[in-house]
Amino acid sequence: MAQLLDGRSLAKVVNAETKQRVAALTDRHITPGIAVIMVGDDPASMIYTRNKEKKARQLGIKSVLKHYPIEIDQASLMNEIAALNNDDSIDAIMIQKPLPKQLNETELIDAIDPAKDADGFHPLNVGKLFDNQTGPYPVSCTPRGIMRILRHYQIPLSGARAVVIGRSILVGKPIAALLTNADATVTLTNRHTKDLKKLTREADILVVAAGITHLIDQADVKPGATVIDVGMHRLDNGKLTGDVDFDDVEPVAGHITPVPGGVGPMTIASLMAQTVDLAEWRRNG
Ligand SMILES: Nc1nc2c(c(=O)[nH]1)N[C@@H](CN(C=O)c1ccc(C(=O)N[C@@H](CCC(=O)O)C(=O)O)cc1)CN2
Repeated sequence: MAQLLDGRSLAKVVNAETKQRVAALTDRHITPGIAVIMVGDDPASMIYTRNKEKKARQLGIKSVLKHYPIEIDQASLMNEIAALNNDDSIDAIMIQKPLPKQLNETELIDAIDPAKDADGFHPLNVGKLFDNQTGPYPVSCTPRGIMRILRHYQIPLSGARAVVIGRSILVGKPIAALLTNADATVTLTNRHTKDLKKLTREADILVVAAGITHLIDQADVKPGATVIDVGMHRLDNGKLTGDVDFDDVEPVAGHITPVPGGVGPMTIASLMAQTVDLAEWRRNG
């Protein structure tokens, strides 16, 4: 039976730390601020942005939601980003994914001041991560949360064989870089990877961010492995589940994240912590 990697409980610890750091900034008359740009009415994104606003308020972080209709044009968003870059009360800017197809996401992300890059998606920050620079610089919040989980539960990384499924800039690429920087031996896979399940069966650490419900079952997992499930899918019965068939895999894994209550809560906690990081870095000069 696996040990549960409880992201919900750990997120509470991270949020308590963040609240203390906000209080220390408030003593210096500084209120950290985050702006979230959201386009359209994707129901899941609406929930996530609302949860972010609520969490920010609880922690004493100023939160601004810039919500635009789905038909917004590129130029208007570029103007909004320029205004937020110049707004001294805003330390962190993020663009909620997914964006509608008519928008050039790369151009928008490149326009964010790298010092206000809440998601760590700006190429300057991605470059620093892949160069394993000492920092400080922001990194994508889900991978940041995963690394905190691995550290908290003392999962050995140096020399471990890690397999990452999915190569997005949101999860796959940055978690592969972070694990590589921690001296794991990382295989980053994608939908064209041949014999994927042969690779997963050799993994000491398996990170699944494929977006495919129950892609991974017991036969795909090395006994004792650490399994991190980044997927999130709503079943017909209304329940949430992941890319990993939890009930099937849990008896053989060494450690496993649940869905819900694993990686998800750590994403928002990491975003709040990163907002305070950005405020400290920018305002300490
Ligand atoms: N610009 C970004 N866009 C998106 C990101 C991101 O990090 N940056 N991540 C996801 C969405 N996301 C945050 O934005 C997110 C998703 C899920 C959760 C979460 O807490 N999930 C809960 C379940 C929630 C539910 O009941 O519906 C859990 O897993 O326990 C937090 C944040 C895509 N877009």
